[in-house]
Amino acid sequence: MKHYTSIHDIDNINSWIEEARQLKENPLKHIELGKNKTLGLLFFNSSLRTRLSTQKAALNLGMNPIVMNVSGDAWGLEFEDGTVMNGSTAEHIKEAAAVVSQYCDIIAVRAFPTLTDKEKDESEQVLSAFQKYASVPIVNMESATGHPLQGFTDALTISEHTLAKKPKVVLSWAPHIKALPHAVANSFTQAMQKMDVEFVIANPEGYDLNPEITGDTKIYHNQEEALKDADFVYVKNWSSYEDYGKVKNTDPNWMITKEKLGNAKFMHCLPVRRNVIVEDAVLDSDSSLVIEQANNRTYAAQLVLKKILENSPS
Ligand SMILES: NCCC[C@H](NC(=O)CCC(=O)O)C(=O)O
Ligand SMILES: NC(=O)OP(=O)(O)O
Repeated sequence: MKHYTSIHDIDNINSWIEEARQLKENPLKHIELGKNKTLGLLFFNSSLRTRLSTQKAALNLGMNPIVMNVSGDAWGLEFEDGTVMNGSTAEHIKEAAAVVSQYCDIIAVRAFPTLTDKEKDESEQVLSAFQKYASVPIVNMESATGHPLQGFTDALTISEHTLAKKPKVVLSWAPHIKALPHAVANSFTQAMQKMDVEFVIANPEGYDLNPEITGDTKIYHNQEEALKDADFVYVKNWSSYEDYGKVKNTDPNWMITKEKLGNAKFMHCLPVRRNVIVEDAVLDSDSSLVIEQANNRTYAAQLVLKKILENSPS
């Protein structure tokens, strides 16, 4: 594998899950693989899990991680071609990506969407520019439209908690005060579409995700109906896609409660706002898988880095 930018880079999700489970059993088995290799982590946005678990994954493979908060610490980056750079940006992505490629064997990038410019977000301006101008493999640590390290983690976590039958997995929208990206919901949807699960989505009207991503997946506008007989309830807020980036609904009746969850397991990528997205009683119960999900981020990232290292010239 050259880059990991989308769930579509996973050729066989079941074999990936199996390999990640093996890494989890013996995380230091491949400690020689990344010796003398450098992973650069570039953050345009905040992070706790991705920042630490991806470094941990690199360390487990014997790699040296180096991290930079690009927004704030680096020079303002220009992404448009042919611009007269007499404004706020001091360095073009052409130079920046070429320079960082000399220091790193793999570059991982986090760059959230604008949520105001749909076209720019859908073109994945930042991630695509790194792919275009860097000379080393690129890993997506949450871009404008996808969070494939999270999506694969979630598939791994569901597999670990799946008993014999084909589980029913519900992705439910929940309210939030801010306009949030679609990335987590998109990658979770794409991961579930590759798994042997019954997968449905619940969201209020006006909140359907990009139809090119949801495809044939059934979408309910009635949460109670969608949650019936669920085994896993994956909860996430996202802003409107149709009315791009807008918060049109903050109805607290969409918050997940213990009563709504029933016997299902609760999942969320974190960070989560307690008693807005989900009530305390759920997060503080044995039904919550959120801490296990966060743990699995290390092994998901480790598998991705391992596959890239195995495919790279030494
Ligand atoms: N990486 C996981 C989620 C990141 C981001 N959440 C947030 O921005 C939450 C911020 C807040 O609750 O203020 C998102 O939804 O894509
Ligand atoms: N789930 C996740 O990506 O968390 P961070 O935003 O803290 O990295």
